[in-house]
Amino acid sequence: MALLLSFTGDFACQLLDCLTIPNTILLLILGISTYQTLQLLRARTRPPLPPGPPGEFLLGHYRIVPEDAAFKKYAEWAKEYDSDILFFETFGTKWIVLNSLESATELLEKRGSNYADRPRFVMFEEMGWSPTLTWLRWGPKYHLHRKILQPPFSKSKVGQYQASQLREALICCKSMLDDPENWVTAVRRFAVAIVLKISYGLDVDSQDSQWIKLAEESAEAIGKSGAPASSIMDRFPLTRYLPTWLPFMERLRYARTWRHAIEDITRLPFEAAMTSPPTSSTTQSFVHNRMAIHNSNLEQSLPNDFTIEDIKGAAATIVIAGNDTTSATLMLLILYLLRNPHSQSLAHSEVSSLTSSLRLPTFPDLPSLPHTSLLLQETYRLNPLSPLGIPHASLSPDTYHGYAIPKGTIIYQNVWAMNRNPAVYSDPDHFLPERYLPLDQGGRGEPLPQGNFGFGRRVCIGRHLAENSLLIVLAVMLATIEIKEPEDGGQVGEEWSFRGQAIVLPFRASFKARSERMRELLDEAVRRLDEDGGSDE
Ligand code: HEM
Repeated sequence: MALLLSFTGDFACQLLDCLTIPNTILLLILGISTYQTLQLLRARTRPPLPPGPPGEFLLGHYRIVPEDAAFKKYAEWAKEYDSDILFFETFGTKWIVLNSLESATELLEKRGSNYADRPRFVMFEEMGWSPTLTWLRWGPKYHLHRKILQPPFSKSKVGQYQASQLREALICCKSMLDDPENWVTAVRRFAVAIVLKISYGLDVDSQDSQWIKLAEESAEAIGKSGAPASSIMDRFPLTRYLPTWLPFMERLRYARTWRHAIEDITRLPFEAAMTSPPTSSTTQSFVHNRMAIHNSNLEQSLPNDFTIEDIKGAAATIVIAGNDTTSATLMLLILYLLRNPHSQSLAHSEVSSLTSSLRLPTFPDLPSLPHTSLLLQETYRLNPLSPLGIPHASLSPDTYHGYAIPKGTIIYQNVWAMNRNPAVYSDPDHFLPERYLPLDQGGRGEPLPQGNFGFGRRVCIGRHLAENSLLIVLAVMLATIEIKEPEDGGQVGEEWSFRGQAIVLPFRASFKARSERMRELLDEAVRRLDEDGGSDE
């Protein structure tokens, strides 16, 4: 055995010695061209693939699809090829892009069981993720994570987090008025505090909290890592072993540079939760709950399918998937309020007439605030945070409108194009929250946007939680703060990032209390929170 091992070891070493860069490239070219010839032969016997721009020899579409704002290019191609489904291929990895709500609904919802898989996210593996529902392939592990993570965030259960959401909304608005220069930190704190409490029972006690910094770093790591599953490593996994200094390995360099951010947010809050003294709210947190089950199984010598690594990964998922998405949407909302004073004043009148400007809005008020809710819907429509969704993958071959969709094809959903379809939305590039109102109420009767939270079996588990967080903070903000262009007459200076997520970068704005009375109400409400000692009960 030892002899055999040493022989195979020697052989492997000799093989590696032969793998100089020119030899490796030659081998790669040979492999790819053999693969392409086989594909051509097979293509003759099956329905045609969906249309799309021609690929390049060997590289396929690798250099054809832009890394920045690919969703815009895909929308252009959909028009050019007159098809709502487009096909691409690079190094044997196939992907289609669905550019219409009809195709996404048909494939991902109606035939959802065939499209519930995810591709392998090789770049994210390089970033050091623990088992994470968002990236898990279809299979027993996925089912276990979804079964454990979905119920606490169902529509009927998210009410349990309202006290914490209202509390953070009040703190956020007060911080924006106290320290308008640092309004972005107030927004980040709001989003982080909610999910950190749910996941680990931990509090964010100040704007300088280490948890905000940690969340910012992980958001930075993910937000600019490019569309998921689109790097050269995802298309051609062997390239992850190439040296990082090669010019085209920029995404591998990025993954390694940011690995610490993903590892830290998975490890540090977990350790803090395990070492901090238990209180009524920590014992109800996700990790405390799961650890209690885990330890009780251990004591009774029962098996633990959900390992500690799984608990860490799932807890980090709640924080990572739930904080940046919420804060990025809130930043967008603020930008649109600032740019659309008419919509802001309409929604403000609605809130202040409901509360008679005598109190601050609370959760039971939300159903009576249609304009507030439409502001959020219009923000979703104009800027889906994941313009191409998080890709699904097909489990078996399928056909759609006569086109073949091979097994294992990666499916992107161009939600950006769906939400700006001029056949559905008039003036699709304009912010018009009233467009959704019925005609007899002065609206245009247009449908609410769909797809911002994904489709089918993989739809976002946190959508109800996110919606509640955003609506309550928006209602309190409308009641207490007037958002305007910077007072010094300078530019808002808004910049966007379309690398992966579509997000607006921090911009300048002025935040002024609506009135002395509203300011007092807000200060008083936050003071009472402090007196109650942060209890959620
Ligand atoms: C405005 C806020 C949010 C947006 C826009 C958003 C968007 C999305 C999208 C587009 C997906 C992919 C769905 C698919 O593949 O079809 C997703 C998945 C997911 N989201 Fe969210 N999300 C938000 C908030 C949250 C929150 C607050 C949580 C945490 C509780 C969360 C947890 C997840 C998880 C765990 C998945 C993976 C589901 C799976 O793969 O089965 N999200 N989200």
